[in-house]
Amino acid sequence: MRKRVIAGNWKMNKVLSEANDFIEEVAEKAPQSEKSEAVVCAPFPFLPSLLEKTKGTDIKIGAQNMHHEDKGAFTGEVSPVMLKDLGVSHVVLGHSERREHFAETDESVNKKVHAAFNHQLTPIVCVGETLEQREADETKDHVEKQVTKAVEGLSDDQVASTIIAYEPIWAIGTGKTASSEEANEVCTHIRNVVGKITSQETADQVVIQYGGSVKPANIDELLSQSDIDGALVGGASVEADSYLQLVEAGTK
Ligand SMILES: O=C[C@H](O)COP(=O)(O)O
Repeated sequence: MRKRVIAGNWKMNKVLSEANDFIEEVAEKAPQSEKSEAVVCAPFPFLPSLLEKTKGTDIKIGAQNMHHEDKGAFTGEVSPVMLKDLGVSHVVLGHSERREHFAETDESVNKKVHAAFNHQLTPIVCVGETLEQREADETKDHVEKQVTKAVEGLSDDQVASTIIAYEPIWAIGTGKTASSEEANEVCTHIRNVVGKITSQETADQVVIQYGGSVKPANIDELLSQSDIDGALVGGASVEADSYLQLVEAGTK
């Protein structure tokens, strides 16, 4: 059975004192469950403190991006070696905001996915279509292309350990959620794509999250779907109270 993964993506929000207050409350109150894992993906400057404050808990700390090289002359970048050394477990890769504002491509995402596995980091790979692509009925082809390139060259075991986040761009931060059926249809397609590339056994192991205006009021419905194994949450993950409700939903 696949374990659910409820991941918060704070994006570029909070200052250190706010990050610390959040994690202290979450570390104290988050329910522990065999069924579900809670991850907080935070800005780089907060990672050491969040890792320190979650020691001895089941809460995992993730980054929101990284470079694919181990080290070198890449001013302003952060490497997988640095993240691993800190104790980070997850890294969000290819988020649509990085693709849009920082020119990330399917090729660069693939390099980063390999780098993550080279350093035992779990990649959360984001895919998803624009509104124009959805209206032109290109969603499935587009997502298939993104997934296929992201996992190119991975072993089946690595593919099985990759978390894929389906995030329709038109639903991110807009308050518009894909209906749970619409979201599930694409998540099922993603699982079939993975099955085609690898095997059904591998596809059955891949955790597929939905992301895009997920909140405590709609997460139960989304998680009730056959191929939605968790959520990647932006806005509703920033406040501890709301994040805790999302984590709680994952345990049901
Ligand atoms: O990574 C998270 C997604 O971009 C979703 O953001 P949102 O929950 O604010 O719509």
